[in-house]
Amino acid sequence: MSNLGLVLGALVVVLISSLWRGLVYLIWRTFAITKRFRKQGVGGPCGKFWSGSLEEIRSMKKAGRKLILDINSHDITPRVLPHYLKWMSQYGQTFLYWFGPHPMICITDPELAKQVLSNKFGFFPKVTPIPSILALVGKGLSLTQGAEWVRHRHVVSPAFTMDKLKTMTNKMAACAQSMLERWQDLATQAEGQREMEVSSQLQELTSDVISHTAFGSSYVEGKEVFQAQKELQTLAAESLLNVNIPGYQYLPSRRNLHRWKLERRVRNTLMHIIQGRLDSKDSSYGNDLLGLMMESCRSDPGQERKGQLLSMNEIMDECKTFFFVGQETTSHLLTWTVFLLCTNQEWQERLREEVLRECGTGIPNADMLSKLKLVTMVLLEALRLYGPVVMMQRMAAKDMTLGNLVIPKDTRLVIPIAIIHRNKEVWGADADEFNPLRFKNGISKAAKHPNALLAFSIGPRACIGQNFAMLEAKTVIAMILQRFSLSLSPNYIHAPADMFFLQPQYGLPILLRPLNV
Ligand code: HEM
Repeated sequence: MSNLGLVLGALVVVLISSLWRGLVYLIWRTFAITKRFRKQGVGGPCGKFWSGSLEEIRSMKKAGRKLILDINSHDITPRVLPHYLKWMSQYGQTFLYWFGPHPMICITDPELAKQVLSNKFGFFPKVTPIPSILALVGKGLSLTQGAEWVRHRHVVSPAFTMDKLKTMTNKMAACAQSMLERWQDLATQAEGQREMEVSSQLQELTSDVISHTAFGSSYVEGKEVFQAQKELQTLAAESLLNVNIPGYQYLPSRRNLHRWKLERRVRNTLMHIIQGRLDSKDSSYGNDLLGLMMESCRSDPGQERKGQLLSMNEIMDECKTFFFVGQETTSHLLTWTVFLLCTNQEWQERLREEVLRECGTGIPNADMLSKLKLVTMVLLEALRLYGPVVMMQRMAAKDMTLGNLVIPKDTRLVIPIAIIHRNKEVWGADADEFNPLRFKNGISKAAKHPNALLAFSIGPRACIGQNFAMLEAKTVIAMILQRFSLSLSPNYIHAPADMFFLQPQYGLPILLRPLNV
């Protein structure tokens, strides 16, 4: 036999033996982990080899998306988490299922969720992101871990202090004002009442706000990024329920080619925005988010910490993160709040009275907004019932004890926020109802557990933009209520869908009536 034949033969043997060992490992691991949980009294669906329960999840979610809810029903779980509802009724609150080759344990007890989320030693890190999510948000703050995350958070945090946020109110209000002027024109053309799909309007508005406040640009300038990210979001959402095959992302498939093209578009537009700052004649890059990141990229030997804190590539990734999460999340919070105000006219009136009392009819400032107690309560109730983030995931970095359970290393933990937010034992018998007054004594007193509201998460990885989002939402809601009366269009279909974030599947058409007509 020639040398080449020997080498090829050896390669084939190595390949077959690795495959065999991988197969044995997978089968043995599935069996061992399932047995370990069964012994602790945790059951769950068996699932299939390799794909686990993915097929069942897909078919239940598909059926869920066909459900149309009554507009007064706030229980979105049969649409967005139908598999959890089914398995909870079969196996109890805590159960094990397999997502492809990954064991997943569902945590619905707010105390256990708190222990996972507030672990300061990094023993419950985030799950390694799939390539399509990395393409969408980059390896920015939300996806980094350990020392890398500390470094990123250190650079980014100063852009979100309360003092900084207060100074952004003017910009937020200016963006809202220009959207509302367009609404006014449309209503005038329609001679009074006008039907309008409001969720896309609010998405454009929040894109404009994040562009102005964090990047010193505008929606128009960043439009290419937002549009490309929308397409990347669709690609990512489509691959969420697929088993990730390592290496597949490098193959020049049609899908990957399309993804690469979109990634290039995002990168080029961001580079253009960054270049604008580099070309500026000022000695500093400014103190908005982009400016702070770019300062941290300068190598300054005079500083206590020599060298760069963030590289240009890391800045690029942070830009992707903030462009995306900075607008998507808040726009959906605004959309659902408008929906709730349309379906609860008495609350709409109460809020308008409060806004006119505290802010008059002019542009509200940060001090005025801080007095809007009822508006805050309604926003919190919107976050409870229609929080944009439906669930979170973590994994066990080593064998961990959680309550009475031992969680084996590499098990993934799912925290289904939408289910925890509706637990009647935690929130009371009216958990499925819209009752903003539950927040009258603050978030920690609204439920039986002080950390039951998880819309922004808790612990060290809690949302860095939560105060920004709340300030923006208050500004926009106050300014809408000053100018318009809102009611639901008869064309609205109540179909909340988890398309990465919770949003109305068919948009939110409303009837808009200017108050001065
Ligand atoms: C209603 C609006 C928002 C909601 C409901 C929301 C929700 C969340 C949640 C639940 C997390 C934790 C995710 C996890 O641990 O898996 C998170 C993290 C994060 N959010 Fe938000 N968010 C909102 C607005 C914003 C805004 C406006 C920004 C930026 C301007 C932002 C930036 C981030 C970042 C960077 C992280 C990662 C933080 C870290 O890991 O250190 N979010 N958000």
